[in-house]
Amino acid sequence: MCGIVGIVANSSVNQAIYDALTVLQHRGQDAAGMMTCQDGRFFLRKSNGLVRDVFRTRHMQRLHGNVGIGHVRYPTAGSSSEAESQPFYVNSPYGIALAHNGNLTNSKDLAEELFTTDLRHINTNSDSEVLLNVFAHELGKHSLKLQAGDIFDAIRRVHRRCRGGYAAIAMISGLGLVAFRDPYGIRPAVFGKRENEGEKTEYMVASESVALDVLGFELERDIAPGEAIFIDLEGNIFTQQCADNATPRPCIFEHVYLARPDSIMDGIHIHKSRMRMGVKLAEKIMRERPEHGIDVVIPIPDTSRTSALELAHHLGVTFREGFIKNRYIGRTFIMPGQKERKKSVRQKLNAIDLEFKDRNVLLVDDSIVRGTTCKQIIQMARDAGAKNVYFASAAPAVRYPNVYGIDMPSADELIAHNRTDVEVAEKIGADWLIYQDLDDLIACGVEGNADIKGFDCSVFNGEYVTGDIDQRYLDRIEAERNDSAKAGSDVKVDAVIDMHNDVAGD
Ligand SMILES: O=P(O)(O)OC[C@H]1O[C@H](OP(=O)(O)OP(=O)(O)O)[C@H](O)[C@@H]1O
Ligand SMILES: NC(=O)CC[C@H](N)C(=O)O
Ligand SMILES: [Mg+2]
Repeated sequence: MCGIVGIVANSSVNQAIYDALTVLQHRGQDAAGMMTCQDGRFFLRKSNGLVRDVFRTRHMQRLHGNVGIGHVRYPTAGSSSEAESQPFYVNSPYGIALAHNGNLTNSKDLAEELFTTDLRHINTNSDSEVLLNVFAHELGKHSLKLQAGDIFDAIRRVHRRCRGGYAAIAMISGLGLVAFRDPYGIRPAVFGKRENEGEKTEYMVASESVALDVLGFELERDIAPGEAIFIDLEGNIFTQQCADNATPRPCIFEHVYLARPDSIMDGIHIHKSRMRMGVKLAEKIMRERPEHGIDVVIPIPDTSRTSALELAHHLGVTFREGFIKNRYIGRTFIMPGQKERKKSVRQKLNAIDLEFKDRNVLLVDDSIVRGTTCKQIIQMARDAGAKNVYFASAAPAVRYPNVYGIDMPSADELIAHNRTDVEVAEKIGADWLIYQDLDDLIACGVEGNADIKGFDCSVFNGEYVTGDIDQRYLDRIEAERNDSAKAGSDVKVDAVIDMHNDVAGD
């Protein structure tokens, strides 16, 4: 779950892309990048770090052009080195840059095919570099004067070759922006426009609608699963369904944790979906423990707040903020290593003792993944004097790896893998633990848009919507990407083989 953005405007886009990336920062904290285009020339800045650290004034001044794309990265393939930050670039055909959110599940095979059959070179372990090269190769099959139809034909063939989750925005030198979403629409993408009197319409594509809001663009709609859109430099927009069997199955974990609550995804208000999760969970508590004896409901900031408030309301129990979050520390779950994640929970959250003292507290989180957060938080609640500490998760138990763009490659690292709810409660030190039911979680999404008949719920049920995931694949990514493997291989490489910028890159 990275964040992607692309803009075709009437004036310089560098500041707008910067602003959009800061709004999408919650989707990736590891690296950020931007590429703009002017008079057929590309300008690039990308590096490890948060948006505010990556782009300094001197970089912004060099990012010329009225069209550009941007990326915030949370790595799911390769390493977290600068060399694999995005956008990626290829010089042929035309000059193409690409920003990708998701994860290709057949990138190894594709990389080999690209080398042996398509005669293209991949220089990193990033699946996004693979996706860009597949697109470039397919685009290269067309005539010199590229038309929208040629681009859509190329995307059609990209869909036939690529497997997994991908929402991507490509910038083609001298032509415009192309954005597309995989046939299941696992990863999100929306587009919108900004009308200016007497000027041509400006367009923006982004992972989440909140980025459009903040920049004054009006949300047009989601890019449909399998669909591609092409915006030329004159501000004309072309759209086409490019998948043979598009079936909407967006990732439900976006609703649970990844997305901002003020985003609308596939027509579903994330805020409302999370509110419904709180209501459903309250109903389950009433069914299973009518005499629950809970004195106070306390959310674990930030993401669980929306559902915790509704849960408390429907339970008729006081809601209180008992943990204060240090606003200068980012999201814990998307940090690359377990050591960092563990350390930052304590740095990030601090308890207000008097909200816990001698009370039966129900702590609410949106999800329990590795258990890093809840284990420490429960201990903090006890240290603050709580009588009993109950724990509720607005999502069902996370028991299976994710292969579509969330870095959860290792089943063994998931606290609920091969454990019953009672065993998890014991492991995290809770007096009682309650999880949302999967059917209820799905209902929370469907209620927002009845046209979405199903979601990718693989982390909860082990069913992978693309149908190509077997145990061999899971074993391989587990071996490559579990925490200790990453710690061993994730040497920060700062030698970037990339496009040449006029002035030194940093
Ligand atoms: O079981 P774990 O492995 O700890 O993962 C789950 C926790 O991580 C996330 O919080 P995070 O701190 O990333 O972000 P937030 O502030 O948006 O809640 C999520 O909201 C849970 O609190
Ligand atoms: N989380 C993502 O979307 C990651 C995109 C891509 N797979 C990468 O690792 O850079
Ligand atoms: Mg959290």
